[in-house]
Amino acid sequence: MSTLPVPAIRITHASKSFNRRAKALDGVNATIAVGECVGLLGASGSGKSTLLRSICGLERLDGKSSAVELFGQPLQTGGVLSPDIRALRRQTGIIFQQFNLVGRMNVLSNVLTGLLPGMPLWRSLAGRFTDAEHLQALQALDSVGLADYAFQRASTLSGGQQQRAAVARALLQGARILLADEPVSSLDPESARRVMDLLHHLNRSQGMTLVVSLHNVTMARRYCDRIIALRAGELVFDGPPLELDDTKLRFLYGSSSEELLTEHDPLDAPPLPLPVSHQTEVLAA
Ligand SMILES: Nc1ncnc2c1ncn2[C@@H]1O[C@H](COP(=O)(O)OP(=O)(O)OP(=O)(O)O)[C@@H](O)[C@H]1O
Repeated sequence: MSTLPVPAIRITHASKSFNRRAKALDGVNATIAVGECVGLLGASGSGKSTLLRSICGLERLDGKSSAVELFGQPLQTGGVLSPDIRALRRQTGIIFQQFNLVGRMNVLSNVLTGLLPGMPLWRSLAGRFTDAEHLQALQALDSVGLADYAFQRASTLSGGQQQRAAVARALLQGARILLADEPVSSLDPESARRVMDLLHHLNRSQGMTLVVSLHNVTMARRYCDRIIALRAGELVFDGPPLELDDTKLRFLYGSSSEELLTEHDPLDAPPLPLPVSHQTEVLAA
């Protein structure tokens, strides 16, 4: 008897309403295999962030039949978070459009905060890190091309550098799934490409499962193996990028689709050499 591999993420009947308004998520089902690179598309307000937040337990789903499992373990069932939520969250790094770094702290200290959820309370309150942990954090920064910025205040970094520091924090945390919520929306095209190249490289070289919500359809087609698209909270497309044709885009984006269909590729220059050198060591550490 053959046994199916355990998926990285299984989402079952995911529904969510806020303040009794229209559903932000409406019965979404999806299974994402370990090592997949999935682009999440949909117009503004279609439910992308709510889905990503539900996958890491920052949002509780509605309804008894709703569930999210990570690597076969329940993260939330019927809107109730698992008692193991802390351990499960450590496996899931999330990066946001606005980086979420503490600007007045240096970059290394920001990256070290990735270790806090896994530390005993007394040590996390004291904010004490060992020499080995400092070394790991430096390696994580090196792996995203930021070793030279370790002792600089986070607020002095460019947007793209801050986003890469946020990725280093997720690496140090030991995340096996990376959820990225519009990670390049506020970046210039060159910085956007470096961040997407980095995420793609982590996916390909480390088997990191990646789910990334994007506003740019061209970018999603370029980097992702699979697209999941939401419309008013419903999953309306799940398939390879090539199958997402103009008719489906018009259905997804309505009146703003014409803009998307004629958008130029912001990444039309050839990819840069990867800034990544040491992920293997970081993840093995
Ligand atoms: N905390 C909240 N309280 C009330 N309504 C919310 C909350 N979070 C999301 N919503 C609503 O849920 C719907 C889906 O929002 P969500 O942020 O998930 O969409 P999105 O696809 O990520 O949008 P965008 O691309 O603009 O970020 C929207 O109507 C939004 O207003």
